[in-house]
Amino acid sequence: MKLQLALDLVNIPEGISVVREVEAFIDVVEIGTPVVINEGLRAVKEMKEAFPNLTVLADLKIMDAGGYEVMKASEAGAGIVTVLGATDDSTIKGAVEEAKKHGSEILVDMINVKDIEQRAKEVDALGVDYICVHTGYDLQAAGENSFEQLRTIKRVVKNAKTAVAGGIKLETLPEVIQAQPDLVIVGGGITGKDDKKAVAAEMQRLIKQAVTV
Ligand SMILES: O=C([C@H](O)CO)[C@H](O)[C@H](O)COP(=O)(O)O
Repeated sequence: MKLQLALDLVNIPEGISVVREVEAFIDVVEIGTPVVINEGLRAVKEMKEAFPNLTVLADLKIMDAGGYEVMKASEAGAGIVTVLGATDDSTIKGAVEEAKKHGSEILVDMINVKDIEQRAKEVDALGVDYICVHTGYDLQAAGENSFEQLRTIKRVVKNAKTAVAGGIKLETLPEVIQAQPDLVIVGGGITGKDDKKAVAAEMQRLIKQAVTV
């Protein structure tokens, strides 16, 4: 089980400074969609240059032109690129094919997919690397989370790795870990804390402890 830090509400220097604090405790650093909108793929490139040992995820939430957008993100240094589960199969197939050429991976974000079980089975058959359940900011504000959806994908996904995102905090991490996703994605649960290093360290400890028992 790996820990991904999501950077959403920062610029490039702020993002690099946060990662410097928690580098030892995370496996993947996400350049969040708001950062890509503000800074472009330059943010992916500069993060990869600053932390060559970390995997950088470009949260492009691709909805069309899968092959082209995965090519650009991979060239910038992304090891994982996100595509929306709500899009057409042809977009996901194009993304998977292009990622293979670059040795990068595709994470399908199931945000706002209504029939998670059915779509997860379909997406799993397309050869994607990760299937991620995700409660976005707007639904988090309405008190929702993805823990039940995580149990659903754990039951039906046979090939891809599983991931979960959306409002995960230190207090809710144990419930997430119980469902055994392959990747836990945390943004504000780390970046919103004064002592980011301590929170990330404790999250990593909980994850490692769960993996070894
Ligand atoms: O993908 C995200 C969101 O849609 C904004 O781009 C976040 O990176 C993801 O939700 C994780 O962040 P937190 O919810 O703050 O943990």
